[in-house]
Amino acid sequence: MAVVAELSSSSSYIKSTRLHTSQLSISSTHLSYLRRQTFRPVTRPRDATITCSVASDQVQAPIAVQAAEFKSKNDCYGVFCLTYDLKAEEETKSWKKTINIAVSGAAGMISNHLLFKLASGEVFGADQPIALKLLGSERSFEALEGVAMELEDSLFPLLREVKIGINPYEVFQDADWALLIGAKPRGPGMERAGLLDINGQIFAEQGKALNAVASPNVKVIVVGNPCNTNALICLKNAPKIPAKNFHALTRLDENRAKCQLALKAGVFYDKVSNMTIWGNHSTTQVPDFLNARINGSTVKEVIKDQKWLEAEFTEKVQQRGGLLIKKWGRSSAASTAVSIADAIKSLVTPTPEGDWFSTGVYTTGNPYGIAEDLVFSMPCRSNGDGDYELVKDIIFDDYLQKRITKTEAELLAEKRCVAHLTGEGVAFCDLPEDTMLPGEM
Ligand SMILES: NC(=O)C1=CN([C@@H]2O[C@H](COP(=O)(O)OP(=O)(O)OC[C@H]3O[C@@H](n4cnc5c(N)ncnc54)[C@H](OP(=O)(O)O)[C@@H]3O)[C@@H](O)[C@H]2O)C=CC1
Ligand SMILES: O=C([O-])CC(=O)C(=O)O
Repeated sequence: MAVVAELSSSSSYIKSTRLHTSQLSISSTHLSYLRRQTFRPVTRPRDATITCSVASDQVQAPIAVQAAEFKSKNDCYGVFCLTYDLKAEEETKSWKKTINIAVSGAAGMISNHLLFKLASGEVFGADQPIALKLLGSERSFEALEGVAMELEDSLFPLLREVKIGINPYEVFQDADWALLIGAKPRGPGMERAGLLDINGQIFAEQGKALNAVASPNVKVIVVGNPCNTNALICLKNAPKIPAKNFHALTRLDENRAKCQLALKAGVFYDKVSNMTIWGNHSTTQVPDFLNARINGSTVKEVIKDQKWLEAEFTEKVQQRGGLLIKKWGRSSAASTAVSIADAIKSLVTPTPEGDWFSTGVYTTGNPYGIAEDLVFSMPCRSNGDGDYELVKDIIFDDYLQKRITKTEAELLAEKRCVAHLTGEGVAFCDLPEDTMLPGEM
């Protein structure tokens, strides 16, 4: 089942008294959403498609009247049936073409923060209208409807459409961005190998769905843990999409590292730059204080306590998620949503001169000697077109190299553990014992 709530014109545009050509196609799945509303149900044969077309001169009356007329004339319901021509209004004339953003785990905690940031325009810009395609499951479907209602009630002008569904092949249709957040949390007594397998299957399926129906240049950000290996599984199951387009979210780790350095140096965190997180989003991740800068100086010039950097700082960043769960009783949701927004903004706006950002990307052809065919967090720059380049002028010392080798070994072990999901044969799980998600302590 998939349902569509076409909220496109429900908010600010409901005030408009002028409606321009609306041409839309409503499948039986749209109708099932409409039946969930308080509107009169429509009886249609299964899989029926209704096409409604309204000429602009037919709809000069106030919208409430139009909706009623529309319904009676076309067997179609209210604002969910209306689309608007963005070029028709002065305010929206200069807007870009609407982009489709698919979000999985959309009824979860991270999404509950993220969706409203996306819809507000703060991520893609004030002239970028968006359509949100929200993926849930049978268990979360009611909650997903609640999310759609809250989005509707928020009157975001840039939010042109909200679609909710439980079938990735429908929800990911024409997605320009796919933010894959939904994943099963690791429960008590569950082996990491078990988590890799259960979540890996989710990401294998979603990779296949993206491959089949998303925009060929869709950008994919995997958040659900273990996010690096889930991203690898996803890209292996989506051979039509460039592997370069897949990211595992390590921006939260970067933000956490910047915060800790700022605190120690006694500066505001905007003074910390060039922060790289290397490797896995796990407790083996490597926050790189060798290449990072504070106020333009090397970290070592500002913080002379090498012991603190190697032990305390590194551990603080690696275990920040776990400490937060201990305090808050649940894993980071708001700051994760902020970091997803940051990760997207880093790809759609040019990176400031001399700086870079971290993201988990496919390691093919990397200049750092890291094993190929992994999703590994590395330093990147973007010119703002959604793509990125790896940063070349990075220095390494023994400490950094040793730590990178450890996180690399962990990712190689995770990869062997999911070989059955990447098409590389029989899985063999020999995960290092101390391997943990940042949220586990
Ligand atoms: N990379 C990073 O920096 C971070 C990653 N995370 C990860 O993000 C993910 C989502 O976190 P959060 O939003 O807080 O979690 P929630 O528990 O609030 O939501 C997770 C969603 O995942 C979905 N899900 C998919 N499969 C299952 C399953 N088998 N069992 C249960 N739920 C499932 C559920 O949605 P539905 O029923 O609709 O499928 C649920 O709504 C987690 O994997 C978490 O570890 C968290 C913080 C930071
Ligand atoms: O382990 C988790 O779910 C939380 C997590 O990734 C983090 O806080 O970095």
